[in-house]
Parts: sequence; C-alpha cells; structure tokens
Amino acid sequence: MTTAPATPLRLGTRRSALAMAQSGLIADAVRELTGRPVELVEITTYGDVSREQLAQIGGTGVFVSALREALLSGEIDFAVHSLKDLPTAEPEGLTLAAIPRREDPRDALIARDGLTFEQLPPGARIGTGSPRRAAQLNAWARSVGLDVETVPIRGNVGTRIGYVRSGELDAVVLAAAGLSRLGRIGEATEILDADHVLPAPGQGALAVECAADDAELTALLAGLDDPHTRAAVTAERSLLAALEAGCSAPVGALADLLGDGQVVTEMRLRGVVGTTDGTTLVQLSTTGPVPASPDQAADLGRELAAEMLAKGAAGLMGERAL
Ligand SMILES: NCc1[nH]cc(CCC(=O)O)c1CC(=O)O
Repeated sequence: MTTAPATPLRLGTRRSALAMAQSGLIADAVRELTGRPVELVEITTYGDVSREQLAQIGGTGVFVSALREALLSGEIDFAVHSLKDLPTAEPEGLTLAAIPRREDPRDALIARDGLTFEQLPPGARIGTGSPRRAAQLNAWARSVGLDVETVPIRGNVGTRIGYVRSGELDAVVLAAAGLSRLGRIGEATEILDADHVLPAPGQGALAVECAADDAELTALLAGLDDPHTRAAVTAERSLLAALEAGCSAPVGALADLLGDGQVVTEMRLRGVVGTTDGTTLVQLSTTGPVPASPDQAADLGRELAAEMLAKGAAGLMGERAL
C-alpha cells in the first residue's frame, strides 16, 4: 500500500538573517516532531516604502502584521516571531500554539578589543536603539563611576555589529539569543548580568503562531511548547501590559524559576523602568509559588506592576524613546 506524501506545512517568515535562522530552527523541530514536510514561505510587505524606511518606522511591527495577515488569509499555516517583538494584546483568530524553551534571555556586549563594560575607557560610545538598554547601562555606569555615552543606532544585527568593527563605536549591546541563533555569540565580549541589565520581556523566546480554529495544527505545534518558558514570559508580558507600556518602552523584566537542587520551588520576577539617562530607575523584584497555569503567572506580573506604579513607574514611561 502506498500513501500520498503529506502536504507540506507552510511556515511564513521574514527575509532577515535572524528571522530565517529562527524559522529554520522551528521548521526542523516541527519536521522532527511530526514527520511532516515544512516549507518556508517568504512574506514581504507591499507599498511604496523602502525596507530602510520600514526599519525607521519601527519595522518589526509592520512585519508582525504582514505575517499575521498571511495567517488569517490562509496563505501560510504558521509563523515564528521573536516574542519580545509581539504586542501584548493577542489578535482575534490567532493563537500562540507554542512557546518553545527559550535561549539565554540576557543582553550581550560586543566591544572592541575584547573589553567588558566596566573596562570601557572614558568617553566610550555604546550603540543601542533601546531606551531600556540605555537606561540600565547609564545607571550601571553611574553606579561604578564609568564615563560612557549611549548612542542611538538602528539596523539589523549585522549592521549593528558593523559599527564596532568599523571603529565608529566602542561597543554595541544586542540580545544574546539573537547572536546565538546567527552563530555569532562568540563575538560577545560580555554577557550582561541581569542584576545590571534586565532583558526585554520575552527576550530569547520564540512564539509559534497559527490560526486559532486550526485544531489539528494547534495540537501538533503544542508539542514544541515549554511550560516553564511559557510561565516565565507570561509573567514578564503581564507586567509590561499592566504598566501599559509598549514594546519600545524602557521596561525590562525577567522571570526565573528558583530551585532547591533539582526541585523548582518558586518563581522570581524582576522588573525595571527608568529614564534613558539612567538617573532614575524603579527596580523591584517579587517571588511567588511556581505558577500552576499561565493565569497564575500573569498574576505575579500584575502584582509587581502595581508595586512599580506605586513607586512612580508611570512617570518614567512617558519619556519618548530616543
Ligand atoms: N528588536 C529586534 C530583535 N528582536 C529579537 C531579537 C533577538 C532575539 C530575541 O531576543 O529573542 C532582536 C535583536 C536584538 O535585540 O539584539
């Protein structure tokens, strides 16, 4: 008896090197898990704006929308996003079927001459387009008497590393996970401790999205889900949502599961919001029981947000990103 070859699952992806790497990883995992063929479908955006201009008006949002439209129209079956680029509100008709185990959530420094942050010389210029990174780097510098300057930059990972290689900047800060997925983590000169720089909510995690009414695919993809990662990022994103901050707000958050040897005993959630010059930070931490459900994880995020708002967090988020 012969069986017809299974119809390939269509995975929609952006064309950037990072998006292709992330989609490739998930495509491999889906093939292994289901035995089904997976084909990558490149999604481009239409209109009269160039890619350069797209990046300037906050490119990722535009691409998230394009992928989501392709999902809703049935042009593709599923899509992979960097969770940190997804707005906290989930759109009607779509579901985050899987949040796989996340990579290192921390930020990484790529500095010239192998330097670490605290080894940077006076006047050093550090490139980052993120007000969250600028706020925390400037606060850290201040606390150790380091005289450095953060400089706004844009562009994809390769472009940003290029500013250091060309000598235009002394250092840049990028997500360690993105560097790992591009095979460039070896270029990091320091992985920044979360006690100094809290990552963006959801950083290092991928989100696999499909149509909510595609029950068969939702069930297949659920095999890639990591409940611990889902709990952690749910707490981080609920903190972000409760602060009513957008994805470009100067908000950092990291949830981790604390253990006693092999046994996970509680979840800790740390959050920060600050002015980009680093003169004022509201930074708090809380712990709760290991969440039994994403809803319970979200409660921890809302609790910490309430405490941060009581300490003046709202006033720090009005500041416009540089
Ligand atoms: N906003 C761009 C973006 N979106 C996701 C990542 C890296 C991968 C991740 O955080 O999961 C990056 C690059 C960066 O911040 O260095």
